[in-house]
Amino acid sequence: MLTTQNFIQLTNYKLGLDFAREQDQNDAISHYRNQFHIPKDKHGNDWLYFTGNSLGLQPKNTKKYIQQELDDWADFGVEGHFEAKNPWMPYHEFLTDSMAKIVGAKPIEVVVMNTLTTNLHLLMVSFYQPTKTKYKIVIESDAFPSDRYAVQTQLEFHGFDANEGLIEWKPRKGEELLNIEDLEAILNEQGDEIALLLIGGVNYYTGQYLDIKKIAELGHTKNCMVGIDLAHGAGNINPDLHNSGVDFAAWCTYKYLNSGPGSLAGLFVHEKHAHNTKLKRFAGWWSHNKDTRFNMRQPLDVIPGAEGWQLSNPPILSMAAIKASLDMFNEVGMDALRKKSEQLTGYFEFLLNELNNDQIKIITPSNPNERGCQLSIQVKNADKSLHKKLTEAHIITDWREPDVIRCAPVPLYNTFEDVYRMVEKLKTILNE
Ligand SMILES: Cc1ncc(COP(=O)(O)O)c(C=O)c1O
Ligand SMILES: Nc1ccccc1C(=O)C[C@H](N)C(=O)O
Repeated sequence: MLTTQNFIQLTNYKLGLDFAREQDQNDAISHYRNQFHIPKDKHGNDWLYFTGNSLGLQPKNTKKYIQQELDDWADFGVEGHFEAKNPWMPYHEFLTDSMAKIVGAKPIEVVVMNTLTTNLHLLMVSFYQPTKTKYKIVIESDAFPSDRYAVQTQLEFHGFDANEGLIEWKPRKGEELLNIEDLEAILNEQGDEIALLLIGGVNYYTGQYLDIKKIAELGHTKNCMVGIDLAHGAGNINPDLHNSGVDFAAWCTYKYLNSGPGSLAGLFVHEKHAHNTKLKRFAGWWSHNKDTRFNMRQPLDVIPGAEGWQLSNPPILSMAAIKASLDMFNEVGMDALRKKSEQLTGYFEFLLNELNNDQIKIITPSNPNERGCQLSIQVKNADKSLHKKLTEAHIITDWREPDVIRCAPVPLYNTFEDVYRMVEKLKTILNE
């Protein structure tokens, strides 16, 4: 396998454009790129799109999947709930097996519903049950703002001070990455006061993929609940959620899962909680037993497992886009994606290191087991113009304050040539 170390050993090998093209030719899953709409410049050249970590590209099939539901709505009206080619009543069930496979869960543990931050709140209704003495929440110091606001408002909702109740797991002084021993130290010191850990499995800013199994073990040792935000993990890494033992997780589908802007999110509740009907929750009619849902006037009879966290009948058009994407993931499989991803990002890392330019520094871990496809490139003196120049050249990356360009070569549609061209352009800009 082509890891960074192997690249370095291949000193006699020309690692330029010819090499990149050869890698693309030998890439067993290269044909998937043709199944996506790649944005183009006015000369018809493909953009170099590296922001699948923000909004994944559109599969060409998505339109067909959505059109099917529009046609069935036109043809059947309300009867589409039963008569549509993919009946709407159980539509979410068509997504469950594929989604469960992507995150390494059992089908009873997964459902697609709502949006990410909404799901985090609903999960905290159940899994953040503070007492007067055990109420604090641990997040990463550089958690995505939405997660921070979610836990702060949960604390306040339960009558606690949001600052006092929030514990930040921080990188050590002068470092960017998190160290699991520091989480252990927090738990050793304050574990008796901590009710919940809510951690980004892959950090949005640094791209660091944390050991979520270890986080679950540490949290559970102190009787804390453990939840994971997998926004940057789902479809990117293999989180093996069931075996990790975390209590719950949530993720969006518009990044690596290519399901369209603002599309519905995933939710995971570990099997160990599947039949605990005593868990507090906010319910709606979609939480209720499917066999008696339409009998109306029934007391709530919650569906076991993740489906019991649903509230509403879901938006089918959004689910159709998710189905289009998951059918592709099901076909290609996460193992093939990860294999290419490690090679692609390894090549990217190698080329960036070759630039030997002290204005830039990769802050993402070098170990492929501690990252997904994204590399976060810190730019000295926070010069945003570098990012602007890349964008003007149709090299789409994103800038995250204060000084990082995030760049995610996505194995489903990015090529080794994309990566080569990106680094060549970066070199030119840095030398200007
Ligand atoms: C880690 C993380 N959490 C939360 C969000 C917010 O998600 P949403 O707007 O779908 O609730 C995002 C991305 O937007 C994210 O990357
Ligand atoms: N949904 C969006 C809508 C508009 C702009 C950005 C987003 C993102 O998803 C940002 C992403 N979560 C991030 O990691 O920065």
